[in-house]
Amino acid sequence: MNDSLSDARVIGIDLGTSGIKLVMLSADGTLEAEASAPLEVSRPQPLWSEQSPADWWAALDTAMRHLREAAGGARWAKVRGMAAAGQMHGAVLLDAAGEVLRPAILWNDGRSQAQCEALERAEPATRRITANRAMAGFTAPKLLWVAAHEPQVFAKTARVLLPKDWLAWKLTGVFSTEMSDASGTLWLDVAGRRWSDAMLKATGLDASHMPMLFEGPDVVGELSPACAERWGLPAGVLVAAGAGDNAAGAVGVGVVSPGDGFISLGTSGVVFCATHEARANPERGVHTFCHALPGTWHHMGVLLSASSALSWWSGVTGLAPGALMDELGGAIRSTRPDAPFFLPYLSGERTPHADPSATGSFIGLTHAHGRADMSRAVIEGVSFAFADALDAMREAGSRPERLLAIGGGARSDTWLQLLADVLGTPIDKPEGAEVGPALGAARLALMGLGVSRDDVLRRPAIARSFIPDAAHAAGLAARLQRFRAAYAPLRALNP
Ligand SMILES: Nc1ncnc2c1ncn2[C@@H]1O[C@H](COP(=O)(O)OP(=O)(O)O)[C@@H](O)[C@H]1O
Ligand SMILES: O=C(CO)[C@@H](O)[C@H](O)COP(=O)(O)O
Repeated sequence: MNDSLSDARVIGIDLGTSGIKLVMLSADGTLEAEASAPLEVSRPQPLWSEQSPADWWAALDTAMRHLREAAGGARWAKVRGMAAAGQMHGAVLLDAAGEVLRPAILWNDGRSQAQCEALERAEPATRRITANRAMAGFTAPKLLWVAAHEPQVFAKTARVLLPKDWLAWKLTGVFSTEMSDASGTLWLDVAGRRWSDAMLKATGLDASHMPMLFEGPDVVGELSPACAERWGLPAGVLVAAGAGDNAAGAVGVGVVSPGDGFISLGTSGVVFCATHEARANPERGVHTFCHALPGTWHHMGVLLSASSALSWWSGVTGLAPGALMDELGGAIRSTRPDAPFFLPYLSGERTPHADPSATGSFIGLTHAHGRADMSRAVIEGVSFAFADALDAMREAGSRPERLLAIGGGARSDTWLQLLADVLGTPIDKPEGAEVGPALGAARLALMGLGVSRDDVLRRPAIARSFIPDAAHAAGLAARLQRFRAAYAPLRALNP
C-alpha cells in the first residue's frame, strides 16, 4: 500500500429497507465507527411497497452526523473515499431537471405481475439476454406499470436510477450504476455486462434513460463541495460505484471465489453463491447476476420475507424479535409431531415460486398450541423457504459447501442452528455479522482508492459455527415435504 493511502479512511453506506447503515474503515480494513438511521416502508395499496427518496437522503444526513461523532475529528479529516450499497431493483424516476417524479417502487413491491408477462411477450429472448425471468420486484416491469397506470409520469421520465445510485448522484452529480445492481433491472445483458437495447425497447425506453455503467470498485466521481461542506469532510473525496446490497454483503465477508456462499437474514432472505460465469436457471426464480468485481457473477435465491416475517410476528405479539427467540430457546429443536406450520409469503415470493400474490398462513393450529409454537413455526417456515431457494440454486449448479450468515436475523444463534439443520449445510457466523453490505461498500471504496484486492478481500474471523445435527435433520426433512405440499392448494384460495 502506498504511503499516502496508509492513513486514509473510507465510508461505506448501506441503504437498507429498514434503515441506512454507515461504517468507517481504516486503510487496513479495520472497522472504526458505525452509525445508522431508521427508515419506514409505505404500503398504500395491496402489493405496493414504496419509500420516498427524500427520506433516504434525510436518513443519510442523520447517519453521517452520527458517524462523524463516532469517528472523531482526526479520523474524519482523513476520509478519502466512499461508496454505497443498497436495496436492489427499486425504481427512482427523475424528470429532465433531476426532480423525483413519484415515490420509489421497491424490490418487494408486487404490483407488476401482469407487466412481467407482457415484457416476456414483447421480448421473447428476455430470459436469454438477462439470464433471469421477469419477476415483479425487478425494475423493468415497474416501468411498464407506470407507463400503463401513470402515463403522465412515464412521459416525464428522463432517467431511471436504482436506490443507492440515486444517493450516489446526490453525492457526486454523476448518473452512474454498476453491474451487480444493474443485473436486477432486466435491462442488462448479464453475460455481456452491457445495457441491452432490446430489453430497453421492450420497456419503451432507450440508453439515454440509463446511467453510465461501472464495475463496483471504479471511481465514478468526487463528493460534491456542497456535501463535503455539509458534513465537514475534506475536499476531493472519491466516490466508487459500490454494489447492490447482496453483492456488497458478499464483498464484506470475502465471498468472491466460485463456490463461496452466504445466507442473509435481512428484511429479505438471500442465499448467495459466487460463480465464474452467468449460468442461468430462470424457471425456478434463481437470480443470475453480475458480482461486484469484474469478470465474476453470482447466483441468488431470494425470499421476500425473512427477518421481516419475524418482525411482523413481533408486531402481532408485542414481543421484540430477540425476546421471541429467547422464549423459544432450545425448544426450537424438539419437533412435536403436531407442531403447526407457517408459510412465510407475507409479501409474495420470488425463489422458487415467482409469485407476488402468494400469502402467508399458519396451518395445523389446535387448542394445544400457544405463542411459542407459533413463533417456532414462523422461524421454521422461513428456514424451509430458504431450503427451497437453495434447492433451486443447486439445480443451477451452485452448491456452496458452507454458508456465512449475515443480516439482522444472524443475531440469533437459535435460528442459525435451525438453518444448518434444515439446509444440511454448516453455517459460519462471522464477527460483525450485521454490517455486511456497508462493510462491502467500504471495501469497494478502498479498492477505488487503489488498495489491492488481496489486501481488501479478507474473510472475516468466525465467531461461531453451526454444524447440521443429523438426528434433528431427519425430522425436519419430513416436515419440509409437508411444507412444500401446502403452497399450491393454499395459493388456489387466493383471489
Ligand atoms: N435478536 C434477533 N434475532 C433474530 N432476528 C432479529 C433480532 N434482532 C433483529 N432481528 C431481525 O433483523 C431484521 C433487520 O435486519 P437487517 O439486516 O438490519 O435488515 P435490512 O438490511 O433489510 O434493513 C429485522 O427484520 C428483525 O426481525
Ligand atoms: O430484492 C432483493 C435482492 O434481489 C433484496 O435483497 C433487496 O436488495 C433488499 O434487501 P434488504 O433490505 O433485505 O437488505
